[in-house]
Amino acid sequence: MGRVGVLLLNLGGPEQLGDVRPFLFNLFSDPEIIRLPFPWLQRPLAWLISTLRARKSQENYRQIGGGSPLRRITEKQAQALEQTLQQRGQDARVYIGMRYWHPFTEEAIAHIQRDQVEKLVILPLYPQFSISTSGSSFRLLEKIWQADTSLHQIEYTVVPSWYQRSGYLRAMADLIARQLDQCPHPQQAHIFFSAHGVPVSYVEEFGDPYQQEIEDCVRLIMQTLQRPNDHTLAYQSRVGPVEWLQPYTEDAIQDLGAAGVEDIVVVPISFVSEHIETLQEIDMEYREIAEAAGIHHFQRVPALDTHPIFIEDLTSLVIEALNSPQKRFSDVVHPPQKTFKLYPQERWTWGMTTTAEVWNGRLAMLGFLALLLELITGHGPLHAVGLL
Ligand SMILES: C=CC1=C(C)c2cc3[nH]c(cc4nc(cc5[nH]c(cc1n2)c(C)c5CCC(=O)O)C(CCC(=O)O)=C4C)c(C)c3C=C
Ligand SMILES: [Fe+2]
Ligand SMILES: [Fe+2]
Repeated sequence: MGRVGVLLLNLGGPEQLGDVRPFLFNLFSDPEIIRLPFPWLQRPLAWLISTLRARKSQENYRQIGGGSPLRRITEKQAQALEQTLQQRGQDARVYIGMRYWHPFTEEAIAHIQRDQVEKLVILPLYPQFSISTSGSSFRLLEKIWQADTSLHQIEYTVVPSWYQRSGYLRAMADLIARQLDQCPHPQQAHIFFSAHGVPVSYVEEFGDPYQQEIEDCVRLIMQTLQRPNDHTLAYQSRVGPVEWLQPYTEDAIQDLGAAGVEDIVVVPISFVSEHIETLQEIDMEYREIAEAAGIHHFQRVPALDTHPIFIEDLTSLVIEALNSPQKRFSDVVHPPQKTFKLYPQERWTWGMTTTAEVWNGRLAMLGFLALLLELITGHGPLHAVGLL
């Protein structure tokens, strides 16, 4: 086997407060995050939203020490994976490609080229697939591949999602069991799975398999855990005025409090590292909501980070991927209930007639003007829902 590389894909996060605005600009410039009928609107709108959201977002990052721990943790995961691969006899270099902040995916690819990698496993650090996370990174990679034909020499394979692997499930069950055992009444604590949300339209219109994979993941974790506790699944981190997957975490916590539940153990399941949404949103915002709702005992399961069972499982995953048939970006097909391919976007069904697209355009223009007006006056629906 020639030189082997593993490319870990992740979202990236601002390392200091000054990074927050440009990080948000990169994020909102991504058409997989904000879907607009006119590509030319994307960057002006991204500029506007990132400028207006920066202060609120900075305040959240300030509360967790002034920046995201994501890069540091992902580097530790990469190091641990490289070491375990070595111990298992697989010589490989592990690279990190972030979607919206350093080290960017483009930098990782340049590094991979310099190292003359011949075989590459592309592994997103998201257990479940969403068009807004792994899908966005795959799309970017495909563009990079199209623009540089020298990359075609690399034999790459893509891992779309991996939440059903037994090592991942065992590591999650281990972390949950440890938290349950610290509760005053371990059997009565309510296990509260909090997944990152996405807009409902991603699932219903664009066939994102994310919700299905999350539900399946929760079922498999509970099966692995083998505890009698009640559990709930809800969705957190909603941004903007459109409808996201429900129930929303804040509502579900309040409902549990109203139903008399006193102990909850919150399990973040969309992500394998600590980040702003575990450290700030769950540990601070949701804890406060829970206390106000009468939930006296609130515990949070830590993220996997470099949990040894998890790293062992990632190692096995890489070795299996190297010995399996190649999976290309264009092979990333999605759920059987949808007959179209999710990726690449050119093949997605947008479900729009020409007339609908014309109206979409008009509405987008109106929306953009309304946004400008809101920016000038400081009043409007986006302020009301907390986006600006
Ligand atoms: C506006 C739409 C967004 C969608 C859809 C979305 C999906 C999504 N995101 C993650 C994981 C992370 N998101 C992070 C930051 C972040 N995400 C959004 C918006 C959407 N995410 C914003 C605006 C931000 C910036 C922070 C903020 O202002 O709230 C991060 C980085 C965290 C860090 O520590 O820096 C992660 C990780 C998932 C898993 C997901 C869909 C499944
Ligand atoms: Fe988020
Ligand atoms: Fe996000």
